[in-house]
Amino acid sequence: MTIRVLAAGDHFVTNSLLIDALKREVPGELDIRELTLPWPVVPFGPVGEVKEASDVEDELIEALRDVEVCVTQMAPLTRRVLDASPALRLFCVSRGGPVNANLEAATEAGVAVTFAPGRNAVATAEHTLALLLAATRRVPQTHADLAGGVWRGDYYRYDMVGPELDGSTVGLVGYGAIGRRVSRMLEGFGAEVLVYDPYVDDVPGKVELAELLSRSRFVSLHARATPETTGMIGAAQIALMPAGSVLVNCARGALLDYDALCDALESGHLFGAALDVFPEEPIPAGSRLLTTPNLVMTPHLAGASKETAIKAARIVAADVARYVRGEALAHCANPSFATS
Ligand SMILES: NC(=O)c1ccc[n+]([C@@H]2O[C@H](COP(=O)([O-])OP(=O)(O)OC[C@H]3O[C@@H](n4cnc5c(N)ncnc54)[C@H](O)[C@@H]3O)[C@@H](O)[C@H]2O)c1
Ligand SMILES: O=C(O)[C@H](O)COP(=O)(O)O
Repeated sequence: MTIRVLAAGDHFVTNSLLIDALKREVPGELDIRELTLPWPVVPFGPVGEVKEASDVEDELIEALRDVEVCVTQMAPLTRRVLDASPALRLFCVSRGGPVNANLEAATEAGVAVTFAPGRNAVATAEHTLALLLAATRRVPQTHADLAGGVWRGDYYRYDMVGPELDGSTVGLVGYGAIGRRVSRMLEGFGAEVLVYDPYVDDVPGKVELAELLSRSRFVSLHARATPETTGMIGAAQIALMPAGSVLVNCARGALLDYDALCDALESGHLFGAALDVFPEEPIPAGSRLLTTPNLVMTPHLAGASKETAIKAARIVAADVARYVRGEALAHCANPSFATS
C-alpha cells in the first residue's frame, strides 16, 4: 500500500531534509508531495516576513488533499485545516513542541500529532555557553572598542572582567534536554552546577530556587514558558544573586522581568547578562534593552544549526516509520490518544 505524505518544509527544515529522512527511515512505498512554506508562520519568532496561519491555510488545505501523513516545522494545523483534510491521520511537527497544531481539534478528528523534543539541545546549549562567556569576557564591548580604534588597558582591572567559570557555581533553572546538555559542558569548565527543576528527581545539586540564586555567580534559564514559570525571575529573585553575577536567558522571554534585569545592570548589581529571547520579538525600537550596559543579545537564534534541522527531520521521520509499522509513536502529543 502506498502512503501519501506531504512534506511541508521551509527554509530551516527544508523539504529535501524531510524527504531524505523519510526515504531513509520509512519502510514501504511513499507518495511524497511537497509544499514550501514561508518563514515564519506564527507563532514562531520573526525572521523576514511574518505570515499569519490564516494566510497559508488555503494552500495547505489544497496540498493536504488525500494526504494521510504530513511532516512539517511550521504548517498550522487549525480546526479549519482539519475539517478540510479528512484523509489526514498523522501530523508530525519537527519542533520541540507541537505549537502549530490545535491538539484538541486534532484529537477530536482522530489525527495523531507528534513533535521532536531535544532536536536543538546541542545548538542551544552551545549558544548558551557562547553568550555566557561573551557577557563574562565582555567580548562585544571589547570588539566594539577595537573596531572604533581604541585599545583599552583597563580590561586588566579586576572589576572590568567577570568571574572565571572554573571553580564558580552555575545555577541552571530547568533541567530538560538543554539544561542537561549545558550542565555536561560546564563540567568541562570545572564549574559546580546547581539545579532548580521541580519536575526532575535524583539530580546532583538539586536545590530550591532561592538557594540556587543566592549561591550562583552565573544563572542560566532553561525552563519552558508555562503559567508557573512566567515571571519567575523578577527583581526579588535577581536581588538574591551575588553582586557581580551573570544572568543568561536562552529559553523564553516570559520567564524573566526584563525591566528588573535592566535595573540590575544599570545599578551594577549584575556584572552582565546575555539574552537570546525577548518579551517582544523583534525588540521594538526605543526599547530600554537596546541601551542597557553590559548586555549581550542575539536575535532568537540559539537553536539554529544545520544539525538541528537534520535531527528534527530524522525524529519526525522515525515516528512516521512507527506509524507505518503500526507501532506506538515515540513522541505523540495528543492527550489520552491511542498511539498505535
Ligand atoms: N532560544 C532558542 O532558540 C531556543 C531553542 C530551543 C529551546 N528553547 C527554549 O529553551 C527552554 C528549554 O528547552 P528544552 O528543550 O530543554 O525543554 P525541556 O522540555 O526538555 O525542558 C524544560 C524543563 O523545564 C522544567 N520546568 C518546568 N517547570 C519548571 C519550573 N517551574 N521551574 C524550573 N523548571 C521547570 C521541566 O521539568 C523540564 O525539565 C524552553 O523554554 C524552550 O522553548 C529556546
Ligand atoms: O526557539 C527555537 O528554535 C525555538 O525556540 C524552538 O523552541 P521549541 O523547542 O519550543 O520549538
